[in-house]
Amino acid sequence: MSDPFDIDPPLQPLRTGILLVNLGTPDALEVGAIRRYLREFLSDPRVVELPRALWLPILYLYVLTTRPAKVRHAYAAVWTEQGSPLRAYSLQQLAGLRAELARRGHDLTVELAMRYGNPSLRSGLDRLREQGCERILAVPLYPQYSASTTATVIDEIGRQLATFRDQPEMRFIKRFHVEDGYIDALANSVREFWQAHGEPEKLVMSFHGLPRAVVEKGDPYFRDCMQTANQLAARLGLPRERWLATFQSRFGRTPWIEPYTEPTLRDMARQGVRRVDVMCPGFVAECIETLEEIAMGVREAFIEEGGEDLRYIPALNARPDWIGGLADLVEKNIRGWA
Ligand SMILES: C=CC1=C(C)c2cc3[nH]c(cc4nc(cc5[nH]c(cc1n2)c(C)c5CCC(=O)O)C(CCC(=O)O)=C4C)c(C)c3C=C
Ligand SMILES: [Fe+2]
Ligand SMILES: [Fe+2]
Repeated sequence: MSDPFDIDPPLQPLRTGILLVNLGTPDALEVGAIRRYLREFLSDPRVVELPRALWLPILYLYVLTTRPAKVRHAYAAVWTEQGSPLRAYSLQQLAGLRAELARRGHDLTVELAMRYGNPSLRSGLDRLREQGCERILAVPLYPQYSASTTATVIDEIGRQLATFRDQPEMRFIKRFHVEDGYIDALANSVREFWQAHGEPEKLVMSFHGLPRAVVEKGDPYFRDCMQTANQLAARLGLPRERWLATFQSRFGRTPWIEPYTEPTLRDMARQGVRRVDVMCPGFVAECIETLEEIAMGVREAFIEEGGEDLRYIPALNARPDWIGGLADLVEKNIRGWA
């Protein structure tokens, strides 16, 4: 700490830090680590909006005693040498963004944090503070806004800052669901895939689901997803009958937003569709929801119903055009700062 009573304090340019934030994922491929992760994630009232007195007994007595062992198999199917895919790809994005911003001549500090698990939001804010950042742009890596993802990142940053005496200035990116850098990178990824492997009959854009009741109460997530889907289809020049948007990863028994991904693909196969491609534009980094649920599970379901092939188009991960799009987004949002 500099001398708080210095009577001739030096004027220094204020340093800007960028905090990339994703959901988080278990630290290890072990039931205990998966349980710790699910406990933190599913205890968040922004994620499960049921009254605590009702939800916590279900969470502790049922979900946390049965689900960790079940999803361990899903994680085992996609685990990498760098750990969980979500962490591995997020670290690649961090390295890519640092390099790209430096290449563009910016002197910025870039760190990665996870809303649940590690590296924690607290550790990310501490690392930025230790490096002298007086200004922080938080970039939740969710293209579409939802209270269950984006808002809870902002909430938690606020709770952490409540313990800082000398707080940094903060800016937050709310969404980037129709930003050119994002839509263009998605469109390029599809075009490249089709150039290499040929075009399917239909393209399915599968987004993470959300309880229907949450959208009815005003969460703009469904609308954001549809805007992304429409923009991407337009950018690809796809006629309306060649694409559809669906929702995956339903959790629990209440109705979620529809159409559901797996039942829709089963229906399509039964109705005679032979070749479909599925992409997950809402996930900028590969994770169990894309690699295990879609590329493995939903693919098997489609083939079981008579489909010939379901190909999964990879997430943006560390594609150079996407890292460029992310750098554009950062530049746009630090204007006036650095
Ligand atoms: C229980 C309610 C859940 C809501 C609401 C929800 C919203 C939501 N989630 C994502 C992104 C991801 N979710 C991931 C995994 C995951 N999601 C839930 C539950 C809800 N998600 C659970 C219980 C899990 C863990 C796996 C499982 O037990 O099935 C992941 C991947 C994490 C990983 O480690 O790979 C992502 C990413 C969004 C975008 C979203 C709302 C729009
Ligand atoms: Fe989720
Ligand atoms: Fe899932």
